[in-house]
Amino acid sequence: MTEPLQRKEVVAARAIKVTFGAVKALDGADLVIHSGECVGLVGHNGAGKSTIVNVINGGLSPHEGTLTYGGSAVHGISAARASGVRCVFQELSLCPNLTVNENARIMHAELKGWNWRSRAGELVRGQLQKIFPGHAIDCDSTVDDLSIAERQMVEIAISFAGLNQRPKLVILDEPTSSLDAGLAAQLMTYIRTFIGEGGSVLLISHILGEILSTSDRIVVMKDGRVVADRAAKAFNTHSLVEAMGNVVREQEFSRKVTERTGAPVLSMPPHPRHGIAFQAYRGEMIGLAGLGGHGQTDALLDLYLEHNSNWWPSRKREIAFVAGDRSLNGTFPLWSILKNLSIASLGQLSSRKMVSDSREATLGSGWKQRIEIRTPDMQNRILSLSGGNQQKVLFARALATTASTVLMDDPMRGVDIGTKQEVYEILRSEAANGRTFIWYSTEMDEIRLCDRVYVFREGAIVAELVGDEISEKNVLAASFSEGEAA
Ligand SMILES: Nc1ncnc2c1ncn2[C@@H]1O[C@H](COP(=O)(O)OP(=O)(O)OP(=O)(O)O)[C@@H](O)[C@H]1O
Repeated sequence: MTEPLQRKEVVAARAIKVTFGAVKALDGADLVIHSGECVGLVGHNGAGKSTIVNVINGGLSPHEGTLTYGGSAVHGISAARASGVRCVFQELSLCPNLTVNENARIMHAELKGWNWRSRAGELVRGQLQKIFPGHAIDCDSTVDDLSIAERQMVEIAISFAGLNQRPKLVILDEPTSSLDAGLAAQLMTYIRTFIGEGGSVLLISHILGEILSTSDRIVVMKDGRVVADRAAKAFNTHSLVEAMGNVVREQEFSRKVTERTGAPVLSMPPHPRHGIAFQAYRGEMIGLAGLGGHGQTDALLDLYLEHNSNWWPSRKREIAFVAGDRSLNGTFPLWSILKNLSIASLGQLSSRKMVSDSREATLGSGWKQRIEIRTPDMQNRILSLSGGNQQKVLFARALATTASTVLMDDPMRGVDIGTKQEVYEILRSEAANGRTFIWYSTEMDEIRLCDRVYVFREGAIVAELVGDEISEKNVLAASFSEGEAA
């Protein structure tokens, strides 16, 4: 890894304070990034990572502190961009009704004049190919028609692309949250190439493995402050988790092989052309694995619709769903945190057709405490929460229901390591009490927690792994056809 000491300062944020009402999002945070280094930024949900990104990106003026780019104090998004700063936001910011090329035009004002569309196409295609070789994204497609992973890939490519000026610093706020392991590895490799060419990257992630393997230096934030700033090689997973203020817990789940008695609670026939059928029994935790976009989300939606197609709402909910695309299918942006949480449980919270405010408040405060939703008031709007805390609310919404089956579409994206550990324990104990979980995850560590795993390829289930057969090697082997793997 490169040694950052004698390199030039690209951006320096010092003693930054930002408050939102009573919340001190940044409370005197310092962050300096040099040329030719990848800085990993970690911290619990709500620690202030996205807020400091917004400050560096010029989108948010700090209430106190100084900010310089290459040693000069300038202000605002245009000035930050002119200084070579680019940002890939956690909540992706492409315009959904425009094509990939048109989005590139918005981000790269230089793409003007005759024939700009084909030049935009060349720029994005070329950059996508550099970062994600072998990708199959059509740059003439409307963004709305792309999967969440493809949108994330496009936004990353547009940010790294340089027409007249190469970016100096690219900020990646949870860039792999929707990418499968293969795409995430391609991105990490490209980051090291970009750093080798003198560029800088600020990498924010809750996946500590990629922070440790890709960063030169790691900065840890806690409650709006920087609490550690050291060379990456000075950390390991254990010390990083501790620096974030979490207790390191060993995951010692004894995976169980559930006796399949009685009828399955959910089932799905095999794909018409190939593959095997899906079945889930009471109390099982079933993982859906394979490369992203190979039919896992569609399978979850089919299962959900099949068991929830009655237009007449019933008091007793049998199946709950944690959406993967939070902003598209998960949150009600104009509603409070509490309403977002309680919406799936109104039947159990009401009597005589009226929702009881006190029962709703009790439900909210219970879950706020149980998975640490960081807010001063559950009546605040959901968008006042950090991304990871919004995700926790969606999780709580499903778990708070009486549904006997919970379908989860990669639900832990953006959730910090401490909360993940809590949630894994909740899932385990709920499964032991008879709840069934069907869990699509892009993280192998989560797939390993399941009792049984179905591997998807090209829309079909191509393998079933049980107990000790659940390993990265077996999942990867099943994810590629024999021809591809050769
Ligand atoms: N627009 C806003 N209005 C009110 N509070 C906000 C707003 N934006 C952020 N906050 C609060 O500021 C704090 C820091 O949020 P921030 O998004 O920076 O956290 P984060 O470290 O990026 O978290 P995550 O890992 O969940 O993305 C949180 O308590 C959040 O609720």
